[in-house]
Amino acid sequence: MSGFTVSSTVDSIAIGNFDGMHLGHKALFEKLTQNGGIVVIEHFRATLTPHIYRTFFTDLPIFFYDFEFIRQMSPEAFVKKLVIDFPKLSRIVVGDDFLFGLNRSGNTESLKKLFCGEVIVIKEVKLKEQPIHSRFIRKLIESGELDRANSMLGRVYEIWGEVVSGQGIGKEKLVPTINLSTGKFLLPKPGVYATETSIAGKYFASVTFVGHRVTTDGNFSIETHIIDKNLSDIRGKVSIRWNRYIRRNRKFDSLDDLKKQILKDIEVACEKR
Ligand SMILES: Cc1cc2nc3c(=O)[nH]c(=O)nc-3n(C[C@H](O)[C@H](O)[C@H](O)COP(=O)(O)O)c2cc1C
Ligand SMILES: Nc1ncnc2c1ncn2[C@@H]1O[C@H](COP(=O)(O)OP(=O)(O)OP(=O)(O)O)[C@@H](O)[C@H]1O
Repeated sequence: MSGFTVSSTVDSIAIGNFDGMHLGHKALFEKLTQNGGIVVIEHFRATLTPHIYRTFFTDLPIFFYDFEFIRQMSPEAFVKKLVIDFPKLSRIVVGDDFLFGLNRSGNTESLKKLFCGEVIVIKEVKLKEQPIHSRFIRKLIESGELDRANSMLGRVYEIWGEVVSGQGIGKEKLVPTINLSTGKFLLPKPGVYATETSIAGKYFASVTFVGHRVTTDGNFSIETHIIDKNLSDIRGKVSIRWNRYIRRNRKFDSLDDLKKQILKDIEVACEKR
């Protein structure tokens, strides 16, 4: 971003990386004015809400700053930039662990000294004594603890992907599945999950497998079966909401055995919703 005005209307901003747009982040957004905006310091490592997906979880405008550029600025230069980019800026909202500028040398105290307007510092938001942070939510997802991750997110964890072609075995011998390629999104640990799948904006109850298809070709796949619906020729973008872990990935002796298990998974998914 250059030194030109980025927004001539925004008068309050929340600053951070905001991967996940979780309950801690939302506490900051609640302190913004009607003309508020979110400044994302983007380091391109976000995996819960990579890049533009953050916009799906807020109505506020989001402004992206490249971390590589910002990290070279002194705290003074960074605050100066904010004031140039947002000439109406009168309020900045951050969490109490917020650090910024060269070598992370700026903190909430220096921000208060350098910025002429109001600085609101939010106390760390917790859930049952557990601090809420993107890094902890990632760990929970990676270990299949979707219940806790979803509670910290304040929503069900959702990822988006492009439909890709599979082996063609599912439809013929097991159950039909949509195979997905999901790019940067963090995947839950391998196994089977009770999920909801969105196709063209409509959510369907589903059961999703993630992992290596050890029973068939051994390849890694993300496959979702829409329960009680016969949908054909699904293309383009599809999203999955991960409600609950059902079981681990297993190698079955035959496709018949795998099919029996998948039918049980569907029952469990319906019960666990
Ligand atoms: C609910 C569900 C559970 C699954 N569980 C396993 C499993 O435990 N082990 C495994 O190797 N494959 C599992 N799979 C993946 C199947 O092996 C895969 O759907 C099958 O190989 C067909 O692949 P295709 O869609 O590419 O044709 C599961 C698939 C679904 C939909
Ligand atoms: N639990 C929380 N309570 C209050 N403020 C928070 C909380 N988590 C993050 N913030 C604030 O939100 C902004 C964005 O922070 P950041 O993107 O680093 O989130 P994070 O969840 O702490 O991520 P990570 O775990 O990757 O450090 C910062 O101003 C930060 O201080």
